[in-house]
Formats: sequence, structure tokens, C-alpha cells
Amino acid sequence: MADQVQVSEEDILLAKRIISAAERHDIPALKVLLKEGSANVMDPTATTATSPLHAAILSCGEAKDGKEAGDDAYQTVDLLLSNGAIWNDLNKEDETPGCVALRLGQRKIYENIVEAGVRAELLFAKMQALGLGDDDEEEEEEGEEVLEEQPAVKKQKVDEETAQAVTQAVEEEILDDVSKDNKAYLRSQLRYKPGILLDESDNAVMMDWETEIMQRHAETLIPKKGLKVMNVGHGMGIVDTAIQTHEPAEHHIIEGHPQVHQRLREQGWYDKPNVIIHEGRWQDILPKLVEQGVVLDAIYYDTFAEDYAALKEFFSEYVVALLAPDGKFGWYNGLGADRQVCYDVYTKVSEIDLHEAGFDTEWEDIKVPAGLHGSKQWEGTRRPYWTIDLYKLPVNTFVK
Ligand SMILES: C[S@@+](CC[C@H](N)C(=O)[O-])C[C@H]1O[C@@H](n2cnc3c(N)ncnc32)[C@H](O)[C@@H]1O
Repeated sequence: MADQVQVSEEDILLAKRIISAAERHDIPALKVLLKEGSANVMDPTATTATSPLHAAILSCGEAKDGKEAGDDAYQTVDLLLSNGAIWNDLNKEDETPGCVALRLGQRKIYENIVEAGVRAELLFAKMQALGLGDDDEEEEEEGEEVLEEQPAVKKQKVDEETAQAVTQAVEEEILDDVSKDNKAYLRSQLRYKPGILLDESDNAVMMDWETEIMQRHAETLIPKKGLKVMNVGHGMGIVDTAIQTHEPAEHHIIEGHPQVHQRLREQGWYDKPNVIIHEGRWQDILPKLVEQGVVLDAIYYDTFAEDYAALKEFFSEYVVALLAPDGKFGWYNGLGADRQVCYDVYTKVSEIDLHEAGFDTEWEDIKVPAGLHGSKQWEGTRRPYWTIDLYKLPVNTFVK
């Protein structure tokens, strides 16, 4: 959400003019106004706070009979995006500009926003990697784990008192929600219930509606018997059970949570032939396997309380080192699955990063079970982590 700042009468007037020009798709007026003001202004006096980007899309109305808004609307959106409009800014209705475009059936504008989101996230990640433009860098280093990706929010100068309050809020949120920090999650209490695994903060770590997805992952990664396979993250054991049906020569399981080790023990996984359990975080286990020269035919990754940066580290540092030249790599594609536009952006970002790391990606669409949305399924959980219709299952192989 754009930062709320104290604004003068003059600023409010300028905000109103920018939003109105965006709404009318008046490109010449917008070009002039954007020199004086920001593409992310919000009118604090408006009852339904909306950014210029939201306004430009909302005024297109619903696409009827496949007829979408004209070029002026598309170019207005383009102009705002190229002037720094935030692709995932939220309005008061908790919608991003992409959510609005999708709801109205404005596909061309939606695709434009997805592309902008991909560019913004790639740039943001590059800047973080270079240690640029990140005021929280020191905190992250001291505070062990990086939080989930933050949107490319507008930065503003904050005084020391405000900065302390923000730090405190972040720390409190970590305590309140263990899924925000991988090590905190791994120390927390888990609860196995029928069909669901919950963490201490009532987040659903794994649910059995994902069984078909897990089985398909195993099938797409393991084309024949006798292969060397590794799964990272045991959870409810659904994917490991599916892997077993393909009779691997070696079945490595990396798992970091002590209660999951206990569960593995109770269910006899330690005694299964060819199963090798590595207790610990993959970050600690994998460097040793690389050193030992382990080579695998299939690798699957599905952890919890880790962000996209962790997945990227996983494939660009370790899968490249451990996977056989004709091996296959799969991962649970659930990032941003509570908002279609975020899911689409992260699916594309991962494909680009995977390509850079040397992989081709093929996607298979799987329909999630009907009735998953808003159903009883989520009762007792902190929030639904899945609200969209299609799971995009990735299969990665080395570029030939
Ligand atoms: C979503 S569950 C995996 C579900 C699994 N695919 C299944 O079919 O049931 C994630 C698992 O990853 C484990 N995990 C989380 N972070 C980890 C890490 N850094 N290293 C190893 N295991 C981790 C969790 O304890 C949990 O068991």
C-alpha cells in the first residue's frame, strides 16, 4: 500500500488532477502533470482511495463481448507504469491494479501489468543482491532470515523514532506468525490433524487437497524405476509416498523440523529400503552432498516459511550442482497463490531466473479441486493460501 503522508492543499489538488487525467486517459495532460507529481499519488480526501493506475483501469469498465478498452487506455497504463506506478499497490478494496483489470476482463492491460510486475521484481531482486536501496539490509543480516518479498514500495525518509516503531512491528509480526521466519518456524510446535498439518500460528503447512498435485510432480520427475531421487520437505509425506511408487534406487529426504522427524520415525520411513533421511535444513545439508559428489536424477523442493529468494538460491546454487545432465527438477509452485496477478508475476519471474541458471521450464496446468475457495477447508487456519483456479506445475531440465 502506498505510504500515507501529510499533504498540503496544493498536493491534494495535484493528486486530484493526476487521478482525473488518468481516469479520462488524457495522455497529454498526464505527461505534464507527472512532471510535477508522482504516478503513485492518492487523494486522501476521496472516500475510495485509488491510485492513478487503479483509476485508469477502473474507468475502462467491463470488457463486453471480448471488446476491450482502446489504445488510449492501454497507453495511459503504460505511461503510468513507465513513470514508476507501483504494479501491486492496493486500494481500499484490497485490489491491486492487476486484480481490477482481471475482474473487468481487460486482458491486454492485465498482461501489461504482469510484465511490469516481472520487471519490477527482477530489478528489486538485483538491487537487493547488490545491497542497493535497501534500508533494512543490516537488520536482515542480524535478524537471520529475510522476510517474504516486499513489494517495490515507495521509499520515504522516516525519522529514527518511526524506524524503531517499524522494526518493533516487524519483530512482533515474526513472533505472531512463525511462517515469516524459517528458523522460527522450524523451532515452533506443529499439529498433525486429519488432512492438514498446521504450524504454531495456525498456518496450514500442508493440506491433503494437494494430493493429486504431489502425485503428478512425482510422475513428471521420475519417468522410470531405479532412479536416484531427492525430496526436500516431508510435511505430510504425500509426495514421498508418491515417489515410493516409482521404486527409486535412492530416495533422499531432507527435513528440518524435529516433529516431522518424529513422524517419519513413527511411520517407519527410516526402515524403508533405499530411503536416506537427512535431518536438518537443506541450507546445511546440501553443501555436504555437493562436496561428496552426489548426483541425482530427480529433485523436488517444497519447503515452508521460505521466500522466493530461498527457492532461487536452491536451484541456482544446488540443483545445478547435484542434478544429472538429463535429470529433472520440480518445485511446489505456490508463491502468490492467494492473488492471481502475483501468481502470474512469480511464475514468469521464476521461469526467467531458471533460464538464467541453465534450465528450460515446461508448465502443466492442473485444476485445483472445485469448491476449494471460501470452503470449510480453511476453517481453523490463519488464512487461505490458495485462492486461484489453476496450479501451474513446473518441470525443469537443463537447457540442451
Ligand atoms: C509444505 S511441507 C511439504 C509437503 C510435502 N510436499 C508433502 O507432500 O506432504 C514443507 C516441509 O518442509 C520442511 N521445511 C521447511 N523449511 C525447511 C528447510 N529449510 N530445510 C528442510 N526442510 C524444511 C517443513 O518442516 C515441512 O515438513
